[in-house]
Amino acid sequence: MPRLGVNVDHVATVRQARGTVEPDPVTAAALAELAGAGGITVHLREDRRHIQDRDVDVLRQTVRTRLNLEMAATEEMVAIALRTRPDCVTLVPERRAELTTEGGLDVVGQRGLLENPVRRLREAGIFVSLFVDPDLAQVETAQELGADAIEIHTGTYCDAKNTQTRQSELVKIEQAVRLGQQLGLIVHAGHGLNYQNVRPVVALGGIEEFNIGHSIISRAVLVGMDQAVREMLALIEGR
Ligand SMILES: CC(=O)[C@@H](O)[C@H](O)COP(=O)(O)O
Ligand SMILES: NCC(=O)COP(=O)(O)O
Repeated sequence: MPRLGVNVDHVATVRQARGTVEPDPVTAAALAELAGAGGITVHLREDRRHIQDRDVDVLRQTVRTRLNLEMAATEEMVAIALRTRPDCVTLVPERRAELTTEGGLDVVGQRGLLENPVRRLREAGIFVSLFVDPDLAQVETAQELGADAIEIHTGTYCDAKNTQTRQSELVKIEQAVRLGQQLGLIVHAGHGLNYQNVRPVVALGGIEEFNIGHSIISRAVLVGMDQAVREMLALIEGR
């Protein structure tokens, strides 16, 4: 059975919009675990737009399943990972101007830059995953770099505007999953997955972890609205 890693970045996005203490991604993570999540994912961005360093520290102490820290392969982030020791580090590309991650890491082109961070994290006993596009050369190079796992970027599949493109992206994902398995890599997948598009990817088999954030947090806001309004009304109406 694949594991669901719930990404709680966007709980922090709402908190940072007001610069206050709520909603708390740590509380959201605990609730996700109680609901059956097999892991918690956070992306500590260099610009700290949502998740903060303290969130990672507290999550390290409170997460009971697996803490997956997504980060750029920079010296600053490697130092944070070596100090906080998440169960898994997923190295991802990062551009300051992007709204969200726009594609996989170019592990072929950036091999020289990635060797050192991957080696140091693994030597510290941290499981290392590389977030890559469903591209066979990227998968092969991830294995050559010594990564434990790959996370296949599903964003292009999720953004496909028509059935034909979606189907051809799904084929690419399947080929990347199969190659990853043949090379002995653990295979994760994520980005852009939602309640409408996840099942065909699950049906491919072989993916051990799905990391899903934006769609789960978006749905949680709506399915929790009824109770939140009723509780405030009860206070206003003196009940
Ligand atoms: C790497 C990835 O696919 C996502 O986790 C993404 O990095 C999330 O970052 P944002 O939450 O900032 O969109
Ligand atoms: N690595 C993908 C992730 O953590 C969540 O991505 P999204 O579901 O927020 O697009």
